[in-house]
Amino acid sequence: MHADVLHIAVGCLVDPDGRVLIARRPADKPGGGKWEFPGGKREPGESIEQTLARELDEELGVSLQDTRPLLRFHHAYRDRPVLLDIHCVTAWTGEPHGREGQPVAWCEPERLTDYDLLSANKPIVDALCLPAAYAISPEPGPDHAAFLAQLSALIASDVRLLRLRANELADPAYEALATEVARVTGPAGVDLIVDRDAALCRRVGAAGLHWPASRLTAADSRLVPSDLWLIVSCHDRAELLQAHRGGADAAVLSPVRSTPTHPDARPLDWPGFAEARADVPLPVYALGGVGPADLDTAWHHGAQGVSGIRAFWPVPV
Ligand SMILES: Nc1nc2c([nH]c(=O)n2[C@@H]2O[C@H](COP(=O)(O)OP(=O)(O)OP(=O)(O)O)[C@@H](O)[C@H]2O)c(=O)[nH]1
Ligand SMILES: [Mg+2]
Repeated sequence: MHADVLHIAVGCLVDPDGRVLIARRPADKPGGGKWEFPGGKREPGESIEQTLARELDEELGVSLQDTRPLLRFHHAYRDRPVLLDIHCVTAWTGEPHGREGQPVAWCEPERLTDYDLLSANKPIVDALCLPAAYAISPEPGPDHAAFLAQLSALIASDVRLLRLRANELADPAYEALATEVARVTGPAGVDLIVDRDAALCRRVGAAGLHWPASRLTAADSRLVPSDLWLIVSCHDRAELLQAHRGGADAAVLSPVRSTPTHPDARPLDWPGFAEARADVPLPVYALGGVGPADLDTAWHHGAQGVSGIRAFWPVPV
């Protein structure tokens, strides 16, 4: 790491209702008056976990019990580059309070954008809003009634984010099915992600779009309204960087392992996954022969969580 880069441990305390703790920076610090997640600079000789524990004690008076990595990326502020090493904190002792006199607030992830946060924090907010599992539907086949019944079972199993993948359907048939799927996912509070375009996404009331990285080739700014998710399929680091430049909110990186549907694709394996996604300021799901049982491994290799068809769909596909 370059000597001038400040390595920062950042902690996102998440309470049992899913709310996150934010704090307001004192007026006399850089970014004074803005909101942030508690944390601070690593001191010589400390591991980043030690920094996190020390900072959260100093700033909030809590003692950490359970943490996991959330995101890690550089950001070039005009006066100083930082490396943000962000962790989710799911268990602690002590009642968090602003020990340095700073106001603190518990906030639902979806409401974080109501606050004036430090400008590097958008990927952190996205990572907090997105769930750990991103389910993808199998090709629906001709029997849409059976498909919708399976979908209901999937939703009962607590999936919160679902992509309707139906490459074989022409646009009108895709839209008709997406409309029916949205009738199931909407009331259940599941975010439906559709392929195709933003207008279709709006018409069916979906939460966002899933595009291949190639669709962003010409773009270096975002083509999709900011209130819709834009999740991008990637296969290597170059595509992840392209997705980031194109304004994606999140990405899916595959294949981690080889799968029956793509037997010829060379798997990344976990070290390859970690290397490809390193320092890309986006939540990135691991896809390809992985499932909920791999979640902890995925987190420790820099993933937002796991994505898949087979691992989630209630009947064998
Ligand atoms: N703690 C924290 N820092 C962040 C966030 N986002 C972000 O860009 N940063 C950057 O990381 C730096 C962290 O420095 P800090 O001022 O909190 O460091 P510290 O607690 O050690 O402060 P100190 O200088 O008073 O000892 C900030 O100045 C800012 O540039 C965030 O959400 N939380
Ligand atoms: Mg601090």
